Amino acid sequence: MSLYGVRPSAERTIFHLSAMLSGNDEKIDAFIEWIQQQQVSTDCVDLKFNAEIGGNGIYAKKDLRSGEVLLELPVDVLITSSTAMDHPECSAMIRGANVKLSPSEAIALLFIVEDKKSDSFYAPYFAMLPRTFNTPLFQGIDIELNELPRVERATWVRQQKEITALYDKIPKIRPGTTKEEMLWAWHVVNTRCIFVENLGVHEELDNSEGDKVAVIPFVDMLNHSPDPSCEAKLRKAGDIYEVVSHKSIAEGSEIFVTYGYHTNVKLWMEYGFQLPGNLMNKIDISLDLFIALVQKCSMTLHPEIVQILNNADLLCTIYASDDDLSCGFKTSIRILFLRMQEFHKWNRVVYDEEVDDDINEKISDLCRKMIHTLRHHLVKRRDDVSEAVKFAWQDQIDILDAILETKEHHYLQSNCAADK
Ligand SMILES: C[S@@+](CC[C@H](N)C(=O)[O-])C[C@H]1O[C@@H](n2cnc3c(N)ncnc32)[C@H](O)[C@@H]1O
Repeated sequence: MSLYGVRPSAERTIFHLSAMLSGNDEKIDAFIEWIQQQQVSTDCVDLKFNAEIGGNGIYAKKDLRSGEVLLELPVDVLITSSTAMDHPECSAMIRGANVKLSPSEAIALLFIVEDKKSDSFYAPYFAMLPRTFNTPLFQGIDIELNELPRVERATWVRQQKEITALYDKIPKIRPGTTKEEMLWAWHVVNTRCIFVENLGVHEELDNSEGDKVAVIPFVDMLNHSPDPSCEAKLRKAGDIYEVVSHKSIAEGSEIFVTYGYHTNVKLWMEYGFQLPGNLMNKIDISLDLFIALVQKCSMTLHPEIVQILNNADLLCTIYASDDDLSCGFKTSIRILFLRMQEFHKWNRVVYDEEVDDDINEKISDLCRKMIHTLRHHLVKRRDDVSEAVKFAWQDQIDILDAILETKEHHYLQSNCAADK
């Protein structure tokens, strides 16, 4: 695990776990009874506390085969914007207001309104929902945008935009709603929603970004793995939402779904956790960064080479799952060694022609120099940013170290000792 992970302290973890565990079994029993009343069979699955994750998860009740239907939920169990529009109180607020909510804001409003009622139809489900989240937004961590890797910034910008809009709109619709209630509801929707196609459209809502968000009780208790064992989807006829295994699952083991192929920074911002050794971590190398690295390695670039790099538009992203630089990265480096007479037929030279030994040697030499230059740059970024986001840069350094370790263990030892 990275030295720079944002793990909670031992005391906080124990406090958090005991708070989570108090009455958890009774809450699970009440929830299972409630979900069964909604015509959902629990023959294949159990709901249990996962101490490692610090929350609940879904487990196999028996050995399950690949392709088996684990859960079937009638569509009216889904909490969507239609649920909010069919809810007399929410619907009256939404229709009577002069601001338009987005579908996910309407769902958040429903959670705020129903959470207050002890006799809510949803009470057994709401009792299962977390009250706190480990996301930077919930924890009030003030992230400077330029301290995040470039590709991760959009998530933070989107979240700021969404929460600001919610803080602005909800009190106009439901005066007296506190920021804490809105922050909680936004997190419930954001950490638990699933994208479902073809949900109904409501004129009273702002559908400019579509309406595809649903919170699905029970399905939303599946934890994330990049190597999931099931898939959740709406059945073709549109009447049933189902969870189907796509590998065999042994009795007693946890069933995982994937929330997407996310880096740790994205998982942290969206869901409040990170995966040790996450193979989805990546270093995104834009053309500007690629060129800056080449120049730092004392190579002058002919303007036409820059143009060719632009035209080739190759993806130079390096993933934690790679044990070498990507094909796009290596091809971009090959372009740097084109001779002037080859410029007009660069495509053929780069993709079809054999590379002679001399150029091959130059390419690997430059690759090695660029990795080390990039590593120095990432170490500097890591050391310059605030504590909360250091892990983002360390994750990237770890990717390069893994490549260097497989490729040239000795070179790494002599050159990188100073950065440790
Ligand atoms: C959709 S809910 C899953 C059910 C949740 N564990 C619960 O108790 O309700 C998503 C939340 O579960 C937790 N979670 C999911 N997968 C995780 C994982 N692999 N490691 C740690 N926490 C995870 C995170 O807190 C996340 O925000």
